[in-house]
Amino acid sequence: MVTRAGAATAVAGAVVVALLSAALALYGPPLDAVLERAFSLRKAHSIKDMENTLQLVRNIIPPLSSTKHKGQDGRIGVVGGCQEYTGAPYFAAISALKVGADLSHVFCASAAAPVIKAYSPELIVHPVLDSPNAVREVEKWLPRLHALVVGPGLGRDDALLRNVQGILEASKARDIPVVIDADGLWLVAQQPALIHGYRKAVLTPNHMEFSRLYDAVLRGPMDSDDSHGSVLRLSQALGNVTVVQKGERDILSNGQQVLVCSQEGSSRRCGGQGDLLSGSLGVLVHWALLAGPEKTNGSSPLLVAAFGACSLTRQCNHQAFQKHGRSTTTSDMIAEVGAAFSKLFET
Ligand SMILES: NC(=O)C1=CN([C@@H]2O[C@H](COP(=O)(O)OP(=O)(O)OC[C@H]3O[C@@H](n4cnc5c(N)ncnc54)[C@H](OP(=O)(O)O)[C@@H]3O)[C@@H](O)[C@H]2O)[C@@H](O)CC1
Ligand SMILES: Nc1ncnc2c1ncn2[C@@H]1O[C@H](COP(=O)(O)OP(=O)(O)OP(=O)(O)O)[C@@H](O)[C@H]1O
Ligand SMILES: [Mg+2]
Repeated sequence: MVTRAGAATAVAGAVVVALLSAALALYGPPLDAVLERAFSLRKAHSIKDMENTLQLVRNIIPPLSSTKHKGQDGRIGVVGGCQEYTGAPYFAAISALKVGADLSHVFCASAAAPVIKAYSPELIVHPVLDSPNAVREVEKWLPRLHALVVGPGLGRDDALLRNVQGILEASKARDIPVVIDADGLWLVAQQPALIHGYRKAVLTPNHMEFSRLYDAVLRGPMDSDDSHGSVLRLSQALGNVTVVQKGERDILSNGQQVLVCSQEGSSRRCGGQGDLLSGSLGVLVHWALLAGPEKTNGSSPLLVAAFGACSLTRQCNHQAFQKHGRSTTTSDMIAEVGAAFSKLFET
């Protein structure tokens, strides 16, 4: 029951609130401005974090030098490419070269090889992935490769996936860094033990691939309101492999630290952008591990590499979109790799 004294207190309270609001409206900053300021402070903070991490990426980039020989700045292998998908392994492998690797190999199914070769004379293409000796054929090259990118355009044929499983095991045995993307993530979702605890693995799932992996590894749907926590938990559950969840903002974690990349891109979402990211990341992972934790100020070299690849992909998208608008395709983005790299990392 409301007493007379209680009602009087409530009225007095309402009057005070109304007077304060009126005073604030007359003499104080409007609410919009307060919110806007809070938002811009948060934004400025995250821009500062991004700038600090970009500086770490700059630290791992090897200097161009006339004393180096061909191959020293990176020999990267892409495992993928089947009858249906020839663009994805091409995008990944050419991006590795454009970022600065010296040699880029593609290990693909035999039907894809002539097509990929015809896209570019710059790639070394091995039609081995559907051969009964696939693992041995790729193993021959492993001692000469600095990093593997597994999955772009691989498809989901069981025989191919079995061969890729063998290639992953052989790469782990040699301590070769692996970036796992696209259908490589499909394989990992079937057999998480394949990469569990492998500290030189980076997974680059898109929205769909992330929820598939999360479901398989954590045996339950992810909390879509807590993307930081979901990426952190997935990385931890996989034994601290580095996970890059691509999206409107890219969220990266090694199970200990979480980074966010919100470099401005564009609203154009043509297929193949993820392939550009995974190919670039192959090179950056090699450079980061070569540079070591002194150059990354104690941060995980793989996280720094992943942040670099995300920023670069988004910057390529931004630049290509400024020129081509809605007609932007991944080939337009690849044409921007050199300028985007200079803008972000050679300032
Ligand atoms: N030119 C080429 O050769 C290229 C070949 N590629 C190769 O294709 C193969 C399959 O790769 P993938 O990414 O299409 O596979 P998968 O996980 O089945 O996802 C498919 C479905 O997921 C959904 N979806 C996606 N994002 C979402 C989001 N943000 N939010 C919500 N939903 C989202 C969406 O579903 P939909 O909207 O159609 O219902 C989408 O259709 C792989 O080998 C890859 O490398 C590509 O690299 C491109 C260039
Ligand atoms: N909504 C978005 N806004 C801005 N950038 C985005 C958005 N979604 C994805 N990206 C960027 O696009 C790039 C590729 O991410 P995407 O999720 O398209 O990968 P993908 O589906 O694997 O691509 P692909 O077609 O190559 O398989 C990443 O750099 C990511 O940051
Ligand atoms: Mg993809």
